[in-house]
Amino acid sequence: MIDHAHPLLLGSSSPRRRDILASLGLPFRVAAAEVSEIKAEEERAEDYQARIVLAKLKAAQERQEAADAGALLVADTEVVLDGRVLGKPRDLVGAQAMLRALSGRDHEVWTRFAVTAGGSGSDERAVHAETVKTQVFFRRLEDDEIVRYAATGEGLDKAGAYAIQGLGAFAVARIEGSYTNVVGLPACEVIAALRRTGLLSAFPLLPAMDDGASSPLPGV
Ligand SMILES: Cc1cn([C@H]2C[C@H](O)[C@@H](COP(=O)(O)OP(=O)(O)OP(=O)(O)O)O2)c(=O)[nH]c1=O
Repeated sequence: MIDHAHPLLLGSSSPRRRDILASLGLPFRVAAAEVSEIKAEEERAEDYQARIVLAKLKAAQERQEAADAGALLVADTEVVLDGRVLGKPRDLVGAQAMLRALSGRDHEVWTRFAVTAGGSGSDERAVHAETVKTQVFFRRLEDDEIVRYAATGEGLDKAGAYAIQGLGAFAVARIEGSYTNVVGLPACEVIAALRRTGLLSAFPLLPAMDDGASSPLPGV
């Protein structure tokens, strides 16, 4: 269970995931869980993402920091257009091509995440994994906007070649579903999953309560 002595271990190198988790006030540590993200030609989008998330979880479980972690969390975000995973662009030309494909249409952003208990031997523990989908509507982009935005490099390390949380917001007319899911970690669903699985006994965590001292809240 997560507490200040047993922080959550976020197996990710994504600064976006770190920021979202930090905003939730949970004690956590970060350890990159490097896996090769190559989709086989015939692999279905769901199968690919499930495979990647399990691989990230396994990599996190192998980290030394997992031993005293209260829980492990990993995630993977994909932009899916007409059932096809776009991935991250290879270069500026690839980024432009993705943005042209997304222009004037809607697509889905899928973030799949997995949580499990920490501690040694954690690879035998139950794993909760789920996929959250957000629909994102792009306005029609002018070609010079596509070329100039791609050239900023903002989208180069991001699924679909854009960042809704950055300059890329200029392209997003509206979304249906979770915003944090598009950025890389669905805050609401992650907290709900940690609560349901018993990995998080209370939320928000308050330092005094969590350390076993009396509650700082009157009447609680
Ligand atoms: C669509 C979109 C994606 N993204 C990011 C979230 C993810 O960091 C990235 C998708 O790549 P991921 O492979 O999910 O994550 P990552 O490689 O950055 O980190 P790690 O695998 O170590 O956890 O795209 C945004 O930041 N904003 C957006 O609007």
